[in-house]
Amino acid sequence: MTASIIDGKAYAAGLRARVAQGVAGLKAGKGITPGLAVVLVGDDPASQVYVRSKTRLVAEAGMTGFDHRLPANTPQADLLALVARLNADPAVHGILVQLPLPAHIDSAHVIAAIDPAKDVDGLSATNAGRLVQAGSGPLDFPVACTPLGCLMLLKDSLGSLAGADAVVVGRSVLVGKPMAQLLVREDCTVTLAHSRTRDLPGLCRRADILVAATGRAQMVKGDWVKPGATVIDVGITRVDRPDGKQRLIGDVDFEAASAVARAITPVPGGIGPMTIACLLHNTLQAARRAAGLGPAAI
Ligand SMILES: NC(=O)C1=CN([C@@H]2O[C@H](COP(=O)(O)OP(=O)(O)OC[C@H]3O[C@@H](n4cnc5c(N)ncnc54)[C@H](OP(=O)(O)O)[C@@H]3O)[C@@H](O)[C@H]2O)C=CC1
Ligand SMILES: Nc1nc(=O)c2c([nH]1)NC[C@@H]1CN(c3ccc(C(=O)N[C@@H](CCC(=O)O)C(=O)O)cc3)C=[N+]21
Repeated sequence: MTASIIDGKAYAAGLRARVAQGVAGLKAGKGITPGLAVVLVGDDPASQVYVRSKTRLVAEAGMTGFDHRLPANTPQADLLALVARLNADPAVHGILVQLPLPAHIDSAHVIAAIDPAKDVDGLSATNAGRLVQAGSGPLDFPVACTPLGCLMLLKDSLGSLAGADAVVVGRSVLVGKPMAQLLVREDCTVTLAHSRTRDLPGLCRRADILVAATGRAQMVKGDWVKPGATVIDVGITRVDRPDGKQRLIGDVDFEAASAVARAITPVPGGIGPMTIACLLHNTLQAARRAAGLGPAAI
């Protein structure tokens, strides 16, 4: 059996086009242009590439981007002061502080300073708590972009997820935990695995839905995958190629897993583009809420 490849790049392009329509509607109807501020502290080259492509896609969606690049040695107080200015700026509807932050900065403190209404990463305690408490109704607050993108692709690929055994490997605040919450809400039976999990291969082998989000390149082997499972690969590891360029590798051994799985996301071209499209989606919805409007149907 050969798995079908879940084309996150194509799905993300469609989602961005729908968001762009929503942006145009908001401009025409209310004269409001959604604004997204991206804050990057330090000069990590991978993050710079990510922020650059984000900046281009923000403009393509018809939004205004506000890029703030601060040196790696920026004092925490300066970063907090910037967040406070962005919170108060009515042209800014979404704020994303790129993680990880340099070691001298307390990330939790910075995230807690972001106005929950502008927290388009869904990372604040308020929005993370809303997700934990959410019932089956619409999610009318920002949900973490990567898990939201994973969920959209899963529903597109599988339809209903109800009753499925789901295993999420990785328990970060950014990916694993909100992913598990979203899958519980879809009536999956969820196991949240991590580095202390016993018999991870055996656990993964029971999963109808397997989400890998560890950052350990090709950790998930072909024989960890249940035949017929749907595999979502969130991990991104950059490795140097002999020609000096870099290539991206996921958390899953793609070749081996795709011989067993029903469907699988590739790296690149899977979850990465969905994350950015969901960030734009969250920014549009935040701008609509700020204007007292209901969510756009996307
Ligand atoms: N495609 C996209 O859009 C995005 C991709 N990413 C990528 O996803 C990956 C994960 O990101 P993030 O969640 O932020 O990472 P973190 O480093 O914050 O978390 C990694 C998690 O994986 C677990 N883990 C690490 N090694 C193992 C192991 N050997 N077995 C089982 N579990 C393990 C850790 O367990 P423990 O808690 O016990 O330490 C931890 O919970 C990275 O590669 C990142 O680059 C991230 C965000 C968006
Ligand atoms: N506060 C915060 N929120 C995040 O959402 C966040 C973050 N910090 N820190 C870093 C991770 C990583 N991340 C990616 C998003 C898109 C791609 C992406 O577009 N990837 C493309 C390839 C891009 C390339 O070639 O470099 C793909 O997988 O096809 C990758 C990685 C968001 N993150």
